[in-house]
Amino acid sequence: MDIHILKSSIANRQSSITITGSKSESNRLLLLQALYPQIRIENLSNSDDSLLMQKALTSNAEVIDIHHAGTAMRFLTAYFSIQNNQEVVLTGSSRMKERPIKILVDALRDLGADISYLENEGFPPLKIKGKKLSKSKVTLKANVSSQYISALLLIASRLENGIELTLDGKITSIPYIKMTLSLLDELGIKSEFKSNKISVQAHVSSDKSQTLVVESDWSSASYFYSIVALSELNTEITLTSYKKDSLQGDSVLAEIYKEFGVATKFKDNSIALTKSSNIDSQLSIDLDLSNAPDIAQTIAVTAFGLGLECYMSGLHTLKIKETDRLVALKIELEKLGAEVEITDATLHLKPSSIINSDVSIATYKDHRMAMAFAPLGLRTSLTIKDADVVSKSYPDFWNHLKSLGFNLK
Ligand SMILES: O=C(O)C1=C[C@@H](OP(=O)(O)O)[C@@H](O)[C@H](O)C1
Ligand SMILES: C=C(OP(=O)(O)O)C(=O)O
Repeated sequence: MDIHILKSSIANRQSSITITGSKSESNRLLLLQALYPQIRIENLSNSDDSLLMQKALTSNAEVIDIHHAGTAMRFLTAYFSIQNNQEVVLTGSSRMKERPIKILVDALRDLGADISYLENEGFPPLKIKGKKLSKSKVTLKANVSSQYISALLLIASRLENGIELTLDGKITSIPYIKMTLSLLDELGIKSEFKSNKISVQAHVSSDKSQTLVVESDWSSASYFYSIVALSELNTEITLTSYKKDSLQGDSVLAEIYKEFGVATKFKDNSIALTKSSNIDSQLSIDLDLSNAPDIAQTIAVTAFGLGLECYMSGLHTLKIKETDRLVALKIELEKLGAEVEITDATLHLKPSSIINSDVSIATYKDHRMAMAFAPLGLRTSLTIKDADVVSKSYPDFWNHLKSLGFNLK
């Protein structure tokens, strides 16, 4: 399904949108609930990835296909490694079979796990024979994906002696590791994170039921930051349910989008985003996004829509996500008239005042390509190819855009 966006404007200058729970928090809590069944979860994400995670954790199937869900692939690899007497094949989409998992598999094998590769060494699909893991100390590379580290931390409290990780290299996507440890803490599972060492203690659960409420998804909120940034002065969109002390690193959006003239007000359980000032076209944005890689596409497109120069670093993880996001951004932004230079970890968008119209944006099976480019519909008419990809993280996306007044065909 392609969606044509006719040049639109926000119909109501004061709109409200409810976004469901964070995909990252939901996928962690679902795994923890499988280990500690007394946990109750509220405001779960309705994303495909979280539904797949939920299904996989309750499945008796011999082959589990998690499609494009990277966190699910990594977290479930750790989970099934400790499911005594259960044997599963964990597989995914063709892209999933290109997303590396060796660092995690090696770490689990060092702890005693029985995992083998069914196709290419270092990549899914995996055959996992669950067993009791007796070791607790392991060293792994930390500069490729934090998901490997979170996967180990999530099962750690169910190992006999907990876990002691030594992290090698510059740690990437740190807020996601801290999110994992914070959720463990909410369940009473003790951990320590000091320089390049993380330890988690073994934990015996009580039977007392405990309810955890997932904060709504900040990565999904990024598209509304972009929409407000590209809107007329005083446009306001309220998003529910968010809080100031977020576990999600992408909440840095509130700071970053000040540069694009967007003010964030926290009130009760929501945030009001307001276009509070116009931007000087000479402005140049310079950001290190190693702590918030998922909002890089949104920011690049906002900067382009406003004609600004934008330099982003810390993007090394983008190459192994749903697609090579650096290459995809360069190709699609250049179709619209941008000039973009990329390296393996940076993107430089030159300032430009033209936006080509009626361009067809390819999405590369990447939800964030579709959602990042959609706000440009406030500046020009464009087509988003295969627009249903958004369901990976945000199935309500297009309906929410319609409710704002976007003219979608
Ligand atoms: O742990 C998580 O929930 C995630 C960690 C990040 O991955 P990397 O650590 O691979 O950057 C992020 O990009 C992904 O969308 C979700
Ligand atoms: C990278 C992402 O997800 P995952 O790695 O879980 O597929 C994402 O949602 O942008």
